[in-house]
Amino acid sequence: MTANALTVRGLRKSFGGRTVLSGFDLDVAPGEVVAVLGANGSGKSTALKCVVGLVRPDAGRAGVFGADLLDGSRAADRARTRVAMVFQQIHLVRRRTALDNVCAGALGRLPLRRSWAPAAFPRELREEAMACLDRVGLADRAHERVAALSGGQQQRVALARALCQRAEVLLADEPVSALDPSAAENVMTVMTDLARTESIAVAAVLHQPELARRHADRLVGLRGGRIVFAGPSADVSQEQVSSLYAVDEEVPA
Ligand SMILES: Nc1ncnc2c1ncn2[C@@H]1O[C@H](COP(=O)(O)OP(=O)(O)OP(=O)(O)O)[C@@H](O)[C@H]1O
Repeated sequence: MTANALTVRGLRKSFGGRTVLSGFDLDVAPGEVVAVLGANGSGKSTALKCVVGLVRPDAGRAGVFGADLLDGSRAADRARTRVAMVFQQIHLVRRRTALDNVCAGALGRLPLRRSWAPAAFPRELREEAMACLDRVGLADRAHERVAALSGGQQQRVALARALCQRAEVLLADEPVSALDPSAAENVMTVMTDLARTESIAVAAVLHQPELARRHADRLVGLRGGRIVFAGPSADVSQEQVSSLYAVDEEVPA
């Protein structure tokens, strides 16, 4: 049996006394793609943010190949460099080139943190970053500013940056929500291909159940901060997926 790359157990989180996550568990194996589905406000983003320490959970654990991500130790800081995050709002430096942005993915693993001056990036790193851009089909756009690229291309740059980080786990929070259907399909294809070929464990929050079903190995459904189903994509029924988005009927007084 393959060891899980990402293990999450019992994450809980409340904001101002309101529980938004009550016992979130997740296992993702190397090369596996898991889609997290759920209506607005069901706790999906909070779950991913807790895993990387962007939000401090009230309880629960998360680890990469057994290395704790959340215990506040230096080892946890190091372990977090093994996790990359891709967001809907693309977190790239728009005035820098695609290549510089991809190089920046490696900052956490360079012996000395280098400044943002592009000339400071070592030649080997620039070559590696170029290879990463090539992997997402953007080698020919390497020297263009990110601002000049389309949304789908920018998301592929973000994926190349995660590759250059040599991330073993990729958390993607609505990576294709801002894209048109064809660009969304393309980014999902690139992301799942990277997962398989580079053995990266991917957990992606998605708002498009059909896209999730087509690309993900497993689906996890969240409703009101609780997991209501988790299983292989082919085993999750349409009714289960629809139940995530059903509005609770209120009986008029
Ligand atoms: N920093 C915060 N302070 C207070 N409440 C928060 C905070 N972050 C999230 N919440 C609340 O927690 C709940 C879950 O939010 P979360 O963003 O995790 O949901 P989501 O499933 O990702 O939603 P969406 O699909 O709309 O992005 C929401 O009700 C949200 O308002």
